[in-house]
Amino acid sequence: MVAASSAILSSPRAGSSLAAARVRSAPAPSLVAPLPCLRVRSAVVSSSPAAAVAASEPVGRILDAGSDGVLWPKPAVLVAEKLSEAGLAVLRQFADVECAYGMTPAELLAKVAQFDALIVRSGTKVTREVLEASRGRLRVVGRAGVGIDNVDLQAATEAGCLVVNAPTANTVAAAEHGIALLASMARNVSQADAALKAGKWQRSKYVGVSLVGKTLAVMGFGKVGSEVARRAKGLGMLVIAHDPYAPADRARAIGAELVSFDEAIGRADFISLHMPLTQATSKVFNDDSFAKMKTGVRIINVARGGVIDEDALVRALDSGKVAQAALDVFIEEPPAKDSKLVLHENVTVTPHLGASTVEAQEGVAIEIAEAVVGALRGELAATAVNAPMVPAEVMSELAPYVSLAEKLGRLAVQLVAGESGGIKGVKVVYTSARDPDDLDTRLLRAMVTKGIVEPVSSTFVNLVNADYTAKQRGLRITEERVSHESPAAEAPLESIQVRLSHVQSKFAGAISDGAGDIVLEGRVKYGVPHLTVVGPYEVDVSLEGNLILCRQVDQPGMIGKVGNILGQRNVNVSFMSVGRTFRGKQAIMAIGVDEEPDKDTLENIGKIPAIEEFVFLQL
Ligand SMILES: NC(=O)C1=CN([C@@H]2O[C@H](COP(=O)(O)OP(=O)(O)OC[C@H]3O[C@@H](n4cnc5c(N)ncnc54)[C@H](O)[C@@H]3O)[C@@H](O)[C@H]2O)C=CC1
Ligand SMILES: O=C(O)C(=O)COP(=O)(O)O
Repeated sequence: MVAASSAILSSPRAGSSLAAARVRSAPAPSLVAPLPCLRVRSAVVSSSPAAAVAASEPVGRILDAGSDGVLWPKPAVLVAEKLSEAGLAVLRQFADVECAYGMTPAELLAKVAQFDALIVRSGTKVTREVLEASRGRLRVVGRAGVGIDNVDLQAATEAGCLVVNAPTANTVAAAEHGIALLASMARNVSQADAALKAGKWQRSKYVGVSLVGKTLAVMGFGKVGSEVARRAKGLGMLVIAHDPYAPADRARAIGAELVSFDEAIGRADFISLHMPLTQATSKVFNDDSFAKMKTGVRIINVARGGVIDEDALVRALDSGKVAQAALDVFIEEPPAKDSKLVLHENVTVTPHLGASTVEAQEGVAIEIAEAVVGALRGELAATAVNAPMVPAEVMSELAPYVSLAEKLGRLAVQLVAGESGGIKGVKVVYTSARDPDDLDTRLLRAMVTKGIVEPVSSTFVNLVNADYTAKQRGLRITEERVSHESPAAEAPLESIQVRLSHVQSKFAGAISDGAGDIVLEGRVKYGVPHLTVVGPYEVDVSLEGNLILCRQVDQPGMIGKVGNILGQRNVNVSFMSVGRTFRGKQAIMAIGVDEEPDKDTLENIGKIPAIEEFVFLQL
């Protein structure tokens, strides 16, 4: 990977210069740029409109990828609930791992700021408070399982904290547990077992009901629901299902009929719940829905306690409307010792054991450990819950453009004059030979946002929170794709243009002629981002190090004069490019410099008579 493209993705160590950090190579293109806390506030112009916002100290630890691809210092991972040894082994190869099982919420709050990643199961609530207590250090929450209703996704997104889960490894275990509850409930296994152990031989009391030929309604025809349906078919049951989002052909392939909610609950002898807990499904099984069911219906819940109104279920059990229930999950876990529901004689309970098989726990542990390690490295896990997924091959192709997009944003915001009253509209124009469907610009848009927002605020921006951050700050980002007639072009993009509309610039040369926008455009050349347009001027300067833009009257000797001043002060010029409108009229000089010139040096450049204006910009 080229040095320039790794710049936005690996992070400088504390105290190192940005330029020094830029040449470090990252092991692989990072999708969430960067999960390590990249803070560049110290390197920005102080006269930017919102610079005053950027007052607080950086938070989070600086992590950097060495040439071996291992992050330094090692990230710290807190495992808050029992995770199988196989997953811990994956984590330990990469991170310092602390297992602190059974913490109280207060203990978690006190500890969380020392960790880059937190791994939980269903027993830990990752609230807004937890994310705030991490003070920006927590970059990944890994949920070793499916349900993420215990994680405040909105708060995580706002904090730029990626949430990943392990959605597939416990599917079969949960389905098997559903079937186990179905069969044991129908045959009163747990009640008869308890009675016999208490010395009671009660054969007539525990006569059960048969499954064969009965109708099972599977509510939520996703991974677990469809596996339950498949198994129930094998038991000779008639399976109907309700799921507003499930494809009918998948249901047909298993031999299940997709029907409406009312029809499903109205026709069923057994109802098995497999939908996630969301606002829409919360207490969807309530007095009204129980009233629509057949008298003597039996209910199994291996999904989430919250989809049932538990008080209503007790009433339905007492009245005989619901003959039996088998429950693995509860609104409050563990439920109160005197819970009427748990103690009800027609209810079979297990303590949230759906995913608890040796095999499933090993599977989820490995799945989540790999996702967390990948995310800490800056890759976007395929199981990201609160970020768009960008396939690895797309990312590696876009990597230099990702860098270009951020740098254009970063330069553009530094050109805004203090009295502009804030940036309102940002337009990003992509010129590409690709079909629009083949060009995923979410990452590029996120990086333009990062470039614009980070230099002038204390906000850490990545792919997770870029759109949210833009919205919060009233930044309206629009995108336009311009097709470039070059069918043979292999590059995904020809150029990226960033326009800030209706702002004043501290460098009038950056304002385009027509619309009065600040306009910057760039291209990737040999894998390196270049600035190619400033306002109406064409330039060509590699976007490395810092940049001086000067506008002057086009005349001989200007390059020498500026070069001399910089040379005398030991400031190394890396690139220089001059663009002009017409001979003898105005021109601009774009000068790449490795070091930051001191104030006097810049003032001396400004004193050259033909120079009309100049600006120093940091990348
Ligand atoms: N008890 C346990 O230990 C376990 C519980 N679970 C829970 O089981 C549930 C299902 O998990 P998966 O099948 O892996 O998830 P999934 O995402 O594959 O399936 C959920 C299905 O519910 C459907 N759905 C969403 N809203 C619905 C609604 N209003 N009505 C009907 N269907 C709706 C979705 O379209 C989707 O097809 C989740 O709540 C999960 O947390 C999963 C594993 C273990
Ligand atoms: O994966 C799920 O959604 C589960 O409910 C499993 O929960 P657990 O990891 O066993 O606490």
